[in-house]
Amino acid sequence: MEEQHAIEVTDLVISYQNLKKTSIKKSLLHFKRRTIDRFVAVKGISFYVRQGEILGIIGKNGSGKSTTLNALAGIFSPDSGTIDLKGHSISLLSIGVGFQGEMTGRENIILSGMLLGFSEEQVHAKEQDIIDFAELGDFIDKPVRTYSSGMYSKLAFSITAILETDIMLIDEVLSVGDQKFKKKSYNKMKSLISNKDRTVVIVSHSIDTLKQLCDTVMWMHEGQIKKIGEPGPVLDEYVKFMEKS
Ligand SMILES: Nc1ncnc2c1ncn2[C@@H]1O[C@H](COP(=O)(O)OP(=O)(O)OP(=O)(O)O)[C@@H](O)[C@H]1O
Repeated sequence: MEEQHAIEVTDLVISYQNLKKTSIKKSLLHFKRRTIDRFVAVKGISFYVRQGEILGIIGKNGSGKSTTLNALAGIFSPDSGTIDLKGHSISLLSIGVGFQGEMTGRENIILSGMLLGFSEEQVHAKEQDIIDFAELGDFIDKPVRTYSSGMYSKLAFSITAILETDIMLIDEVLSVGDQKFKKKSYNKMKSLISNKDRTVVIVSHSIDTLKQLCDTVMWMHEGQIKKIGEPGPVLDEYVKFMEKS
């Protein structure tokens, strides 16, 4: 039987635009105030994720992991290349993305759910489960700008975990929250992952998390894929590389 791919990424290039400030004298001389400088963060990568596979992405700071994940989530559009999600629903669990600061946790649940493609009724049906899982007490009716980063990620995790899209993207959030929530979210993660239809991409710096959860690990280095394959060998090589550098 032909293996089903949930995600296919081909020749993906993503760059950021930086505005370079120049001195007034220089700008007068050159008749322009600012020049645009592009920084290429992801340099033509190709990979696929099979249906039900858990792919971990590791790499040193600035190697392009979050940029890749944001592109998969549709937050950044590629300069070139393609991302094919084969019609699957997708959600990104990441700290600092997506919530409206002035709105309450409860209102953000509805908004985020609808942004994920669920109807208002579908989100309402799961609202209480999300609130129960998030354990925020009275804070659920307070504006999220008043939340600590741990509370913020608890809410983000609960929304994504309970609403269950086909593909879950997780950016480094398993390492936040207090010890109790960390354990609970790790276990929830494991049970979500055990559903063989769900495809997961996790960005993490934790060798242990990736070893325990993933089927495949992709090591990114300076915007490219240095190695992709079974977690053990890829992570061992990454650790050796990091110890040397
Ligand atoms: N908004 C931005 N504007 C300009 N450059 C950016 C922006 N965001 C990221 N970059 C640059 O793009 C590169 C890749 O960043 P990215 O956040 O994808 O790396 P990462 O591998 O997730 O790093 P980390 O492990 O530190 O989270 C870095 O060099 C970073 O400085």
